[in-house]
Amino acid sequence: MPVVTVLSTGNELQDPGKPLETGCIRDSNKTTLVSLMKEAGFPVVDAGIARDNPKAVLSKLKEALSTGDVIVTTGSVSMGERDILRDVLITDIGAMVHYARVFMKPGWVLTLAGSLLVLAFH
Ligand SMILES: Nc1nc2c(c(=O)[nH]1)N[C@H]1C(S)=C(S)[C@@H](COP(=O)(O)OP(=O)(O)OC[C@H]3O[C@@H](n4cnc5c(N)ncnc54)[C@H](O)[C@@H]3O)O[C@H]1N2
Ligand code: MOO
Repeated sequence: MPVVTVLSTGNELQDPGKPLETGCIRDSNKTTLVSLMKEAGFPVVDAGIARDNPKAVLSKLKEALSTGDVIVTTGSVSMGERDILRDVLITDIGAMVHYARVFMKPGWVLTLAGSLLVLAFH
C-alpha cells in the first residue's frame, strides 16, 4: 500500500492537546483525513501544519515528499492572497497540475498535481 502523508496549511490552525489560543481553530481537517486514510487501510504520516508563507509551505512539502508516496494537503489552493500552495508546487517542486478545479461547490478548487503525486484539497 502507498504511504499517504497528510499536511495542513494555515496560520490559524492549532494541533489538539492544549487549550485553544485566541484567533485559532483546531486542525480538524487533518484529524479527519488521517482517520479516513487509516480506515481505508493506508499507512499514514502526519506531516503537521505549514504556515501561510512560501518558505514554510515548501519546506513542509519537501518533508512530506520524503515520507509519503501520496501527499494529501488541506487549504491554500483557493483564491486568497495566501493561497500559495499551487504556486509552490509548480514553481519550486516542479509539479505538474493535472487539474485545479472540479464542478462542485464547496470544494471546487480541488487540485491534483503530480511530481510524485500530490492531492491538494481544502
Ligand atoms: N473545516 C473547514 N475546512 C474547510 C472549509 C470549511 O468551511 N471548514 N471550507 C473549504 C473551502 S470551500 C475552501 S475554499 C477552503 C479555504 O481554505 P483555505 O485554507 O484556502 O482558506 P482559509 O480562509 O484559511 O480557510 C477557510 C476556513 O476553513 C478553515 N480551515 C482551513 N483549514 C482547516 C483545517 N485544516 N482544519 C479546520 N479548519 C480549517 C479556516 O480556518 C477558515 O475558517 O477550505 C475548505 N476547508
Ligand atoms: O473556494 Mo471554496 O471551494 O469557497 O467553495
